[in-house]
Amino acid sequence: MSRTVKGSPHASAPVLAAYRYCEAVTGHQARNFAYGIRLLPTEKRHAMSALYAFSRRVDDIGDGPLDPEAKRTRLAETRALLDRMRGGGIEEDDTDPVAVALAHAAHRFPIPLDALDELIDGVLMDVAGQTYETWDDLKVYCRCVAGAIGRLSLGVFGTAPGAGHSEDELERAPTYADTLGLALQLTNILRDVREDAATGRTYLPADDLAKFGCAAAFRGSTAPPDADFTGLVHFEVRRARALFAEGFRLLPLLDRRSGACVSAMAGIYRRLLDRIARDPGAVLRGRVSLPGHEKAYVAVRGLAGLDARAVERRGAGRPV
Ligand SMILES: CC(C)=CCC/C(C)=C/CC/C(C)=C/COP(=O)(O)OP(=O)(O)O
Repeated sequence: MSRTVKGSPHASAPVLAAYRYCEAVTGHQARNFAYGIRLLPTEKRHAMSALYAFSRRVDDIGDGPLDPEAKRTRLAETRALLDRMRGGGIEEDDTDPVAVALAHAAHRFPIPLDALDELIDGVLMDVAGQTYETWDDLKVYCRCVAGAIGRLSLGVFGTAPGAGHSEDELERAPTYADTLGLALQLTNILRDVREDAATGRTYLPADDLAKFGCAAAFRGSTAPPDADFTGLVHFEVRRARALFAEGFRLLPLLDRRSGACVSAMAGIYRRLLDRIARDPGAVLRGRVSLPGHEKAYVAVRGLAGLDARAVERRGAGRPV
């Protein structure tokens, strides 16, 4: 007889198998975020892997080969799955391991599942081919596809009261998590400007593009001839650095292992941003990435408590 997924602290064999599936997805696909997720204790690592696998699925629908109508249908099905999850209707022997794992994780941790609807809303903006006039417009999209992930992750991490933080500061934790998501997404947009242009997508705000003479669409690896592409990138880098600085205020509010996870996830992206700032043209030549040993180094520093705020302090006063 099949049983609905409940929040038993001793996960049953089917639930454990579902988590193993999500961990395999995370290990194979999360080229940057896996470094942080691995630093968590088992239960939180399982829950973050379930969140990653679900979010990956939503993202892959948006980026995949289906036509827009078929994408909308798949996204509506995914939303219906979330509704079923909220209603406690996922069975342990469901054929979808991601649903089983996430349903269990949502019983174990106060994960705000509604934020996954925001993620779907954001991917629907992509499917509609939306472009953004201003940073305020782009922020709405970034909140959906990345801020939401920050707030969902915080549900798993929890805050660590009792370390001298005021109630007010603890209440700001979801806002900091959201802001860190924006920092990561803006960095991701800068890194992927070439790939996105090749598929006809422009995320950077139209008024910023105009300000730096980049309003004509990028074509694959070229910016318009008289564009100040370097100026544009430096402008966005400054914006992203300010978001990182604000978002890193989350770190002292977390327990040590959760802080290490966030330090690694965000620290890797923060270094990616520094690379882009040093050589803006690199994003037009290919995908900027950190070597594996550097990602591992950032993760180890996070675990040692030498968190990403140190990068922030070193960065203060740096040009750009
Ligand atoms: C508090 C907290 C944890 C905040 C951070 C929230 C977070 C992880 C947002 C994700 C945003 C982002 C850039 C996703 C890209 O994923 P991808 O799989 O496409 O990335 P990749 O291309 O770099 O592998």
